[in-house]
Amino acid sequence: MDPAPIDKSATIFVAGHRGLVGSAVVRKLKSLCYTNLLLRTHAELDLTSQSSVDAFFASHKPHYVILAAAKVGGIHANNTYPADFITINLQIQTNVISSAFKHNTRKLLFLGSSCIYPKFAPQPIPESALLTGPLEPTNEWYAIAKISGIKMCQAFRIQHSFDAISAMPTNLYGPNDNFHPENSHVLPALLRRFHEAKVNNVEKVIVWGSGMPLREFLHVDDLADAVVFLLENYSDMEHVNVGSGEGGNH
Ligand SMILES: NC(=O)C1=CN([C@@H]2O[C@H](COP(=O)(O)OP(=O)(O)OC[C@H]3O[C@@H](n4cnc5c(N)ncnc54)[C@H](OP(=O)(O)O)[C@@H]3O)[C@@H](O)[C@H]2O)C=CC1
Ligand SMILES: C[C@H]1O[C@H](OP(=O)(O)OP(=O)(O)OC[C@H]2O[C@@H](n3cnc4c(=O)[nH]c(N)nc43)[C@H](O)[C@@H]2O)[C@@H](O)[C@@H](O)C1=O
Repeated sequence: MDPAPIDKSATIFVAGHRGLVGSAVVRKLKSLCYTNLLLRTHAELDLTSQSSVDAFFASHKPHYVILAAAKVGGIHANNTYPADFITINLQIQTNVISSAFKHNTRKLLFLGSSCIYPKFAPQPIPESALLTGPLEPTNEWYAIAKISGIKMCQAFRIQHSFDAISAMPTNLYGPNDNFHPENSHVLPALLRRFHEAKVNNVEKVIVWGSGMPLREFLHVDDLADAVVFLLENYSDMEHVNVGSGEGGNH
């Protein structure tokens, strides 16, 4: 299916617009002169609340939705709060995808993650590796939610011809990242730790794990370019990898 061109004045709801990804997507959309961005903080609209989300969509009827709101964290957070990671992510994505369809959103882009792929997927990871083997146990709860998001987009496309697409980024970095000492992803965690070590004249920095895992890092502005490109140009069943997604190898 060829997507219809997007009017620059179309209403685009960027869910999670203050986060690492959402803020980069907003910068990109503004640079392309999209004028009608619909933005809500977590405090203004709790996306885990089905009634609030549905009322929001009924009232604003966004033409396009980029779903960059999620419960996100690094390996420690995923391993420590599995119930939060599976429940909150399932709630957010189910509410937003269902309400977008119900209130005639023209197109929705769902953001997943490279951790949806099996722990020992071939490298670089092809989309066809999805559901071919066991997940990395530390983040399988989050991964299961993200896989459900892809499948929900596909199911709504099959049953209702709803134009819902999914993009799976590799590990990201950039402005508005989370630099929490325990709960962040590896790159912001290491940036913080090395910065603090330098400022405090500390000789040694402890890095978690064996040092063997491989990751590919993508600047979030490059992801935002891809997200807007996909919104403007891609409408199909298959989910798309952004970055080659070097996973596994824990
Ligand atoms: N960071 C990474 O390395 C990667 C991220 N991704 C994916 O990209 C997407 C965005 O991640 P990222 O930008 O890093 O995450 P952040 O934690 O930086 O931002 C998440 C955003 O979600 C919002 N949010 C969280 N919970 C709720 C809620 N219940 N209701 C409303 N808003 C909520 C937050 O709002 P507020 O600011 O108001 O609190 C925040 O703006 C996620 O789907 C993630 O899985 C995929 C691969 C790698
Ligand atoms: C994109 C993807 O990002 C996450 O997956 P991850 O890449 O496995 O997680 P991570 O960034 O936390 O770690 C990468 C590797 O790095 C090692 N490591 C060393 N030292 C630190 C450290 O200080 N902090 C962290 N977090 N990791 C460290 C760490 O032990 C691990 O082997 C998922 O949570 C999931 O949310 C997701 O979608």
